[in-house]
Amino acid sequence: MDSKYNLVGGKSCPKFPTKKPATVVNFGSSTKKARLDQRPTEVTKLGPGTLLQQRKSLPVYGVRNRLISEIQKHSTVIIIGETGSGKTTQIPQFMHEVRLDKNGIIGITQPRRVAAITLSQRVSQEMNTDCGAIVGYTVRFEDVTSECTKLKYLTDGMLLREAMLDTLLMSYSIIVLDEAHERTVHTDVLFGIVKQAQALRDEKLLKPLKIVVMSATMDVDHFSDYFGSVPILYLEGRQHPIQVFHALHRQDDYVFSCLVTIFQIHQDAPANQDILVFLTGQEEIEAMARSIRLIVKDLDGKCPCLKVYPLYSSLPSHQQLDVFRPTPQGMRKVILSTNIAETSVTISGIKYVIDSGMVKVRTHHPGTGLDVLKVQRISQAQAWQRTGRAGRESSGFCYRVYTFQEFDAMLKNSIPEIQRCNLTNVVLQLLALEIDPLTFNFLDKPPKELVNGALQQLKQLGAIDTVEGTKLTEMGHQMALFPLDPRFSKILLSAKDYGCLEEILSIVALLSSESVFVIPPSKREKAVAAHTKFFSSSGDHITLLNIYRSFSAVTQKKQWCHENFLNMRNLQYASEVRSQLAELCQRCKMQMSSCNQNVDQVRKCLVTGLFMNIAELQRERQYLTVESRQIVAIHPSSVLYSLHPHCVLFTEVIQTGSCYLRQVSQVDPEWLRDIVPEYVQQHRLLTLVS
Ligand SMILES: Nc1ncnc2c1ncn2[C@@H]1O[C@H](COP(=O)(O)OP(=O)(O)OP(=O)(O)O)[C@@H](O)[C@H]1O
Repeated sequence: MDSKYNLVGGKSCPKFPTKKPATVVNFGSSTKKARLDQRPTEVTKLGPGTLLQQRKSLPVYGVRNRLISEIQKHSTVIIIGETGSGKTTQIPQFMHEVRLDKNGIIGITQPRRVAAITLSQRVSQEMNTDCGAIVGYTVRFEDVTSECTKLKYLTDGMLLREAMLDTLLMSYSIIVLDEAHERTVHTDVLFGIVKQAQALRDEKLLKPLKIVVMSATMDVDHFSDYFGSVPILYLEGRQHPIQVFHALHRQDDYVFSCLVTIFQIHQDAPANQDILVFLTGQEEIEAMARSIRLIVKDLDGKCPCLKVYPLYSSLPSHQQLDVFRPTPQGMRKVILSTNIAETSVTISGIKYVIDSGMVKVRTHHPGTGLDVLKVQRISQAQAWQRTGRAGRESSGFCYRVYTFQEFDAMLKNSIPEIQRCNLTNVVLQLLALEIDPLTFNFLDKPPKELVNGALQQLKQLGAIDTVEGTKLTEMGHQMALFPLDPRFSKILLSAKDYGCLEEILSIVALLSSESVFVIPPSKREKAVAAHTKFFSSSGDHITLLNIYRSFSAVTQKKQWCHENFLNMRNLQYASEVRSQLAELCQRCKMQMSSCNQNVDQVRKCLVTGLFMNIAELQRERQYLTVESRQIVAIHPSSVLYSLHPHCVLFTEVIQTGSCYLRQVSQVDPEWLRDIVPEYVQQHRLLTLVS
C-alpha cells in the first residue's frame, strides 16, 4: 500500500448506496511518530510451520530463561510487552514447564469472556491437549476446567467471585492479572484482593502466592509502587511489523470513512487477507453490515467474495466465536467489531485493521442514578491495542480514519472504569469479603459519591442495615452468592414470598441472555406477527415468560423456534442459566413454587428489586423516572410502546441521544405502597398522591 492513498476514485470505484457522495480519505504513514516504528522490531518471516516453530519465533521466547528466573526470584513482578509479543499465551506455559504450578494452579485473568475462551483454546492447541484438560477456562455460567487443569484462563469477574468463597485463593499458586492497563473495575479490585491474599498467606506461613501483572502500556510505575516497588520487566519487540496510516484530513463521518476504506482495501488486496474494523455499537455495526452486503452485490464478482461478520458483546457466544474461524480459500472476511476485539485476541487472517477512533462508553451518574452510553474518542492506549490486532500471523496494516493531530490530542490512557461505573455489585462483593469499601486499599480510589451511591442502593435492597454499615444482612450474604446484578438477586430471593420462583427463574435467566427475538429485515412483518402471539399487555417481562413457557413445552424446539422467529440457541442458553440459578436457590434452601396463571405475583416480585426503576406517565409517551426525575420514553421494542400505561417498572435506561426505558412492565402504584412503603414515603409518586 502507498503511504498516500486515494481511497475512492480508482477505476473500479464501487457505488455506495448512501445519500452522500463518495468522499476521499487520504492516508499518510506516520513513520516517525508511530510508537511501533520507533522501536527496533524483530521481524521473523513465518512460513506455515508448526505451532512450536511459531511459538519459538515470538519475542518472548528469546528471553524465556531470564523471564522465568526473574519470576522465580520475586513474589510479584510487572511485565510490559507490546501487543503480540507472546505474553498471554507463552508466559503461563513457561511457568508450567518449570513446574511453578506444582502447588496450585496458574490463573490468568482476562477482561472479556471471548478472550478467556479463545486464549485457552489456543494454548490447549499449542500444548496439544483438549481444552478443559491441562488448560481450561471459566467465564460466567460456563466452566471448562477439570481436576487436572493447571492453566486456567478466567474473566476477572470470575476470579473475584472465587475470592468470595476463599479470600486466600488457596487453589492458586500464581495469579496473572493480564491486560492490567485496561483498568476494568474487576481487575482494579483484584489488585487489592490478591495483594491481601499474598500478605495473609505469608503471615500465616501458608504456601506463597505469586503475582504477575501484565500490561501493554509503559506507564506501570503506578502498579509497581502499589506492590512496594516490585521489578518491572520489559519485553522488547513484536513478531511482525505493522504499518500505521492516519487520515491526512479530518473526517466528518467516521462510519462512512471506514466503509470507504474497507472497499479500497477490498479492491486491491488478495483474497484471504481479512479486515477488522473497530466501530462503536450494535446498531452502527448492523447498519454497516447491511451497506457492505448491498455494495458487494454491485461489485459483480470483480473482487474476492466478501463475507461480513458482526462482533459485539450481546451477540450469542457461538456467533462471536464463528469470527475466529479461518476464512475459506478465495474469500475475505470483514469483521465489524466493538472494542470487545480490542485486547488479547488474535483473529486468524486479519491483515488490515481499520480504526474509527471511537468507542461507546457506559458511565454512571451517581446524582441521577442513570447509566449513560456515550460515543467518544478512544485513548492512545486503545488505538495501539487496536493496531496490535493486525500483524499477528504476518505483517499487517492499520488505517486510522483520524489524523495524526487528532491522535496526538487523545488521552494517553482511558479513564479507569472504577472512576465512572456503577459500583453496587463490586461493593456487595467487597462486603461479602468483609472488606470496607470506604477504606479498601484500591489502586486508585473511586469517587466517594460512587461508593456512597452503591451503599445507598444496597441498603434500599436490604443487603445492609445502614448506609455507613459494612456488615451484610442475611439477605445481603445470600444476594452475594448469585452472579447477578444485586437487584436481580433480590428478586430471585423474594420469589419464595410470592410463590413464583419457577417464573422468576425463567425471567431472570432470559434477562441474563441475549435477545431471543429474531427479526430479519426482509421478513420483519412476519416476524413481528409471530412474536405478537406471546405479547402480554402487562409488559415485556410476562411476554418473556410466555415465550419461555411455550419453549419448554414443545418437543420440536428447532422447528418451533424457526416458525416463531425466536433464537433457539439463546433460549437454550437461558435454560442452562436457569438450571444454574435454580441450583443456587436450592443452596439457599428455597422451595420451588409456581404461581401458574396468577402472574401479577411475578410483577409484584419484580418490584422488590426494581422499585428504584419506576417511571410515571407525564403526557403523551413521556415518562418521568421516580428516583432520578429524568424525562424518558418507552423503547420502541417494548410491547408497551403504544399502550402508555400510567406507572411502569423498567429493567434499564439507555441514553443514546434520548433516554429510553427497556424491558418494561406495567405496575399498580398500590403495590409499591405495600412492598416498599419507606421508599414510597421518601419519593413522591404522583399517581399515589392523586
Ligand atoms: N488463536 C490464535 N490463532 C493464531 N495465532 C495465535 C492465536 N493466539 C495467539 N496466536 C499467536 O501468538 C501471538 C502472541 O499472542 P499473545 O496473545 O500471547 O500476545 P500478547 O503479547 O499477549 O499480546 P496482546 O496483549 O495483544 O494479546 C500472536 O501474535 C499470534 O501470532
